[in-house]
Amino acid sequence: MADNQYTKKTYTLASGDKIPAIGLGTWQSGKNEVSEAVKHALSVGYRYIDTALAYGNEHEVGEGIRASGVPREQIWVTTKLDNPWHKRVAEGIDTSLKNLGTDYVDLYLMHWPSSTRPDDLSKHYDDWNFIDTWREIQKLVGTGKVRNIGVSNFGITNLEKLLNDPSTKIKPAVNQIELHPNNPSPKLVAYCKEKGIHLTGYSCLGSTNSPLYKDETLLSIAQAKGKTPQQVLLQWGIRNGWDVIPKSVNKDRIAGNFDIDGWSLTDEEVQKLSSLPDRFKVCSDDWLPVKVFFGDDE
Ligand SMILES: NC(=O)c1ccc[n+]([C@@H]2O[C@H](COP(=O)([O-])OP(=O)(O)OC[C@H]3O[C@@H](n4cnc5c(N)ncnc54)[C@H](OP(=O)(O)O)[C@@H]3O)[C@@H](O)[C@H]2O)c1
Ligand SMILES: O=C(O)[C@@H](O)[C@H](O)[C@H](O)[C@@H](O)CO
Repeated sequence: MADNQYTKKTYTLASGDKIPAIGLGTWQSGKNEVSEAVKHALSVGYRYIDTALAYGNEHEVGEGIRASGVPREQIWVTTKLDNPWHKRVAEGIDTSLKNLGTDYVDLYLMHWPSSTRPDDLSKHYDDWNFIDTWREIQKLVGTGKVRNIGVSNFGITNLEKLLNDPSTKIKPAVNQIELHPNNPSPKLVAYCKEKGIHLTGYSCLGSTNSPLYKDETLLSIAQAKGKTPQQVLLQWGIRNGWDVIPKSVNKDRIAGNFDIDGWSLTDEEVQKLSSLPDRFKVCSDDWLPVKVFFGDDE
């Protein structure tokens, strides 16, 4: 891989580590296709892969990383603690590291603020919650297994609870949340910025069968820029200050999505996309045993 293919666009976390502005998402990437996708992404310049124990594909993600020939230390790897593992944090990280075939991850996230009982996924523990889980996650710092720790799917209410608890000694470096122009979450974005918590935007293209691709405002901006709607959506996130993790298992789309250098959106274009009237959310909390987003949370 020629060095000049590698985007130098990064965001600096509280630890001083630099997270790349774009990574490859892997939710719903099948075991039979994700290794090739990861290998291809790394060959066209990506240096960041997002996965999770819950995706069931960490092993194949690890295979793709090794097959690429790109040295492990040049790649940012994020993975996540699954909800039914909240009481087993030490085991959770060890399982992910073994799956991935690596001895550390760059970022370890609590996937959802839901301490789900493994014996009954419809129930939440009554003697454990995400504050307890975070207390355990904090213990991983210094073990060499995690470079940074963070959360995902935290709204303002739960972040306030976490940050105000006396057991919280380490602020989450990142909150990974759903962010696209139909779910721009301005309050939560402003809150995280104020607290120095970096954001990762997931479902940044609007996920599977994205309704955004029919949006006239997006289509007209894409046409004016000579870019695809997907490239514009990713640039919108990056211009707003968060990293983006588009998922694809298609080689052309993986390469096309990576086109973030050498062009930008104007303030007016960013603003137009931030003000679309339509709203939709891909990942609600309906399927969890506990509500995680509240009235004025996002
Ligand atoms: N923390 C969380 O709870 C959470 C929740 C959701 C997602 N995530 C992470 O965020 C990543 C991204 O979110 P997501 O997977 O929901 O959705 P996404 O990245 O917004 O969209 C993925 C969908 O868009 C298609 N696609 C990708 N590039 C395209 C292009 N250039 N043109 C047309 N279609 C394109 C993909 O299909 P093909 O593969 O066929 O190209 C796939 O169907 C996930 O993979 C996961 O890593 C995290
Ligand atoms: O990170 C993910 O992709 C998951 O958290 C999914 O969003 C979640 O598991 C969905 O299946 C439920 O909306």
